[in-house]
Amino acid sequence: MGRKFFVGGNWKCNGSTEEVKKIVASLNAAQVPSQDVVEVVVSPPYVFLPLVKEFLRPDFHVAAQNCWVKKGGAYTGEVSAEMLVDLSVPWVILGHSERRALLNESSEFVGDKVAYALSKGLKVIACIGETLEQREAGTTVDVVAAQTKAIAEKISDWTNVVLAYEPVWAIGTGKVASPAQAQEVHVELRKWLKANVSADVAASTRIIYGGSVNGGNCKELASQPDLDGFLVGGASLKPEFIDIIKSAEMKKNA
Ligand SMILES: O=C[C@H](O)COP(=O)(O)O
Repeated sequence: MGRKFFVGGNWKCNGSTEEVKKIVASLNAAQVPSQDVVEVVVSPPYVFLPLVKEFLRPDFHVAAQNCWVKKGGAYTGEVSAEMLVDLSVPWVILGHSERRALLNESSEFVGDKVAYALSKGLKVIACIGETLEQREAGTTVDVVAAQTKAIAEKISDWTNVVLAYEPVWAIGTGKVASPAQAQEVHVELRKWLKANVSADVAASTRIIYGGSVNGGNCKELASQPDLDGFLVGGASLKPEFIDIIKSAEMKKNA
C-alpha cells in the first residue's frame, strides 16, 4: 500500500480563543482532497485542544505538541500521554527541534517519549533535523541517522510513526530546503531504515518535510518521490495552509 500524503499544522505557542475559532472555521469551509488522498492533522496548544476537537471537521484530526515521557504524577506543568488518550487526541508531536534546543531534550529522551506515547496508543509525529552548523560541517546524514536510531532503539512497531525531517536552519527562517536537498535526506533516511530496521518499515513509513513550507513552494516539494507530506508551522495559521493540503494532488497524479 502507498504512503498516504500527510499534512500537519503545528500552531506552536500561538492563538487565542477567537483566533482559533477563525482558523477552524476557515479549515471547515475549505474544499480539499478526500481523506483517501491526504491525512490532515492540526496541532493547537494544549489548552485549545478540546475547543478544536469540538468544532473541527471530522475528516481532520488533532495532535498535541508534546507529552510527558512516562505516566503522570508529580511533574508540574507536564501533560501525560494518558491524558491525551482520555481526551481522544489521536496524535502527538515529539522531539520538535524547538524543544530539543530550548528545553534540552536529548535524542534518548525523545526516543523514550516516542516509545511511551506509542505504548499508550497515540500516533506520533517524531521530529528530527540538523542545525546549520551541522549541515555546513557535512554531518547532516549522521545527525538525522543518530536521532532516528535513538527512536528505533526504543520501538519495534513503526506503523503509528510519521518521521518529520525538519532542518533547523529552515524553521521559521523563510529559508526552505530545496526540493533536491529535502529529497536527498529523505532518501538517506529511508536507506537507514532499510539497513537498520527493515525494508518494510523503510517502504511504508511516511517521511514528511518541515521548514518554511508555504503555499508557493509546497507543490514542487510535494512532487519529490520520497517526500510524503509536510509539518507546517507559520503557514498553518494562514489561509495558504489549504493550498498546502491541496498539494497532495501532486502525488495523486505522480
Ligand atoms: O513544526 C513545524 C516546523 O517547525 C516548521 O515551522 P515553519 O513552517 O514556521 O518554518
